[in-house]
Amino acid sequence: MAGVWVKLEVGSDGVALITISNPPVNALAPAVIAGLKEKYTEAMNRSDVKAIVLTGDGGKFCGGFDINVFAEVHKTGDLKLLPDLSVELVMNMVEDAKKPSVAAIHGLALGGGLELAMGCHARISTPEAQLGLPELTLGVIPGSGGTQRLPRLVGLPKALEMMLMSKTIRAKEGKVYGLIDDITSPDDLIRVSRHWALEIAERRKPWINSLHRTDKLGSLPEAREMLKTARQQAKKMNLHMPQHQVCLDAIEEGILFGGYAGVLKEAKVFNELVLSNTSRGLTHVFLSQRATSKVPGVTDIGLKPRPIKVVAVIGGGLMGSGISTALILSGTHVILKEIDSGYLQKGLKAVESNLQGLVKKGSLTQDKLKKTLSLLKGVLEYSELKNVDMVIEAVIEKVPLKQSIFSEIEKVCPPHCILATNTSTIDLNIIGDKTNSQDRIVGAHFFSPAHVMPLLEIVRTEKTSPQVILDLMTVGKAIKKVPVVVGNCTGFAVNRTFFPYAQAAFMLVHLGVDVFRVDRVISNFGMPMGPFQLQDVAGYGVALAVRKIFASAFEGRTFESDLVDLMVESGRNGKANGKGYYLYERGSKPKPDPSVQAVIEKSKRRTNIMPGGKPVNVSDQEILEMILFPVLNEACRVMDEGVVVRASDLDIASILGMGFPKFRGGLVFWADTVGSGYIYSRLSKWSEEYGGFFKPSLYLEVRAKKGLPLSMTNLAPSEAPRARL
Ligand SMILES: C[C@H](O)CC(=O)SCCNC(=O)CCNC(=O)[C@H](O)C(C)(C)COP(=O)(O)OP(=O)(O)OC[C@H]1O[C@@H](n2cnc3c(N)ncnc32)[C@H](O)[C@@H]1OP(=O)(O)O
Repeated sequence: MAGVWVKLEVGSDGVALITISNPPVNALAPAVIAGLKEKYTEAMNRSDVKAIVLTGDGGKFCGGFDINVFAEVHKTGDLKLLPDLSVELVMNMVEDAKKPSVAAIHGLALGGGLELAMGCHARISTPEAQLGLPELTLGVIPGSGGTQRLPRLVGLPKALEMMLMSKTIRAKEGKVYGLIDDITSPDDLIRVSRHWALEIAERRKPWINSLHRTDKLGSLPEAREMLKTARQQAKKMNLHMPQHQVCLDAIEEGILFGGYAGVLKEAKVFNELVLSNTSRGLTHVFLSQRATSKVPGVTDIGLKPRPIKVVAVIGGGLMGSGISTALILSGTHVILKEIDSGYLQKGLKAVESNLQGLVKKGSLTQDKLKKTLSLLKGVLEYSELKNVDMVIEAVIEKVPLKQSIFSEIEKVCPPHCILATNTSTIDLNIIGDKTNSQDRIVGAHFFSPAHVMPLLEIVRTEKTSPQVILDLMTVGKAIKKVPVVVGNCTGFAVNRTFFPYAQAAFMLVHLGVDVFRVDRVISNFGMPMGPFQLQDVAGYGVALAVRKIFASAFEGRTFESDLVDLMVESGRNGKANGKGYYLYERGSKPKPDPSVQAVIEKSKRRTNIMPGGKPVNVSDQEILEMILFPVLNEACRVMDEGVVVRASDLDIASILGMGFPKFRGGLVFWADTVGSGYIYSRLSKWSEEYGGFFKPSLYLEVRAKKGLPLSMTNLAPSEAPRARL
């Protein structure tokens, strides 16, 4: 019986089984919490109940507090929407009750789910259950006593690791550390848990209230030292986010003044954090990432994904080898096709070295590497592709070459085979122009390195069939990517939106701003690195290849600089040859190279755009805005043209494809914290000073003038008199 309910069943043994149901993860929605309170009251009042076993329906214990309620609080600012889980339920009704509770855990116990289980007097688990307190990933801290009970159950070092790094553990590890009391098979879970509950009630097993324990906390000086080190590490790793330090504050309070004081402090700071920008941003990201799997006209029309067992990858270069790596890692057979044995060997070796990299990092065993590699086969002839379910073409960005490959694969591959291209810029209709298979042509745009980067842009044309899109989404998920379905245009969603990013950085340098200052400002904002270091790392080839494509597609709003050409002329290839804007030496951090100034000066003389020949005087804030607002402006056009299904898809794509800071909620979400009016006014001013590159789009102008958010993609006709709807 699916649905939202809490059930109480009393057995002849005198154990009340309380089961919660709220598919798919039994999240603690307000109705579930109310149901739990009601059933606990009933269990306490009934004379035939000696003990309680608490469990979840559908093979899962509980995935934590209902995250949708956080979103509701963010929308309304109303903290009263948060029910009192911590004191009223976990502490008063469960832990301090006169009858003992045992948590019967299967599937998962995360966040509030694990906190509820820790309020019980014992925890019995199936071996596979995932246990953790991942609240910090949502910008909050454990808010139902987790900051107090976890250290008391597993000791401070393990608790700090699990909370600060949002690390989940399996039941076996949980048992070693004392979080789990016994492990049993799923079939025996309820029986064993009932037995434990009765044993506790009859005092044959200890009746333990975790909050009152101190035996695992260590001495005060030890705890202080550990918290101090944790604070320093958290500060270094989470510069922009408050929740790590706040979590440590709550833990410290409990160590100094006892578990109850800790619970009260935790509740207070939890409520403050829920309203923080970080929590707003991270909650938005959690829900938006899940929303990407809902594509109208694709996932809501009753289609079932077809099995994709064998995939051919054409081209064994950087992208092709990365894509092959990702596919074989998830158990898919891959046929890698190259043009001659030299290239083929290189491609196969590249896949192997990608896997070796994972072995070095400890995420793959040597044995698994062998098994994984056995799924890869190299071929030189198209005739070898006659039994594949999908082809992913990943050759260089040349239209005639891609067109001839698509004609070949159309001839040889079976009629159900999906014909995908990994192009990052070329129009899919042009690639498939010489075929009669437009309905099965689709873009599978991976980001480099393809076996590491999480984003997969799935590009559809007006003709791509929903079945093909659904199949590719399913493959994307199987290889642990986040697929985002986008429309067909130059650069698709991510490269199109971010083309002004590098160009604005060039413009600032040509206006006299220091390259390293630009990079500093951008990385201080939270991007993994600045635009110039990014060019060094990505290689200048990409920048040179796409420059012309963008200039012709986005005429009148591009900025042309020959700086990259001059860099290459002067023997700089970026990280590839150790010399770019920065110097790269093995084992040390990139160092700014002062000698690059000569190259920059030469390029600046050629464009000669500094007003009055003098460098412009700009603040760090202006640098940030002059780089990111043109990106937002292009994002507006992307939304206006319907390239993305919803604004939040662009948030996810910007985070996963470009490293836009997650805690800011993604590009458009961040823009709406800044305000459309302000963005419009700045771009208008710069467009007067510096030209069309900054000219605000109509989509932005309409929203700015009405004071509406940029994420509002569909406006009523009366609100959008001149913009497209
Ligand atoms: C007071 C407390 O301290 C505060 C809290 O408890 S905050 C919440 C703490 N819990 C978490 O952070 C867990 C969040 N959830 C997850 O990490 C993952 O969803 C999971 C590991 C449970 C399952 O992952 P996976 O199997 O890949 O499925 P996933 O697509 O993520 O989730 C399935 C559905 O459950 C929903 N869901 C998962 N956890 C949820 C939660 N805590 N609240 C509401 N919905 C949740 C997802 O939104 C998704 O919905 P959809 O079907 O409409 O898209």
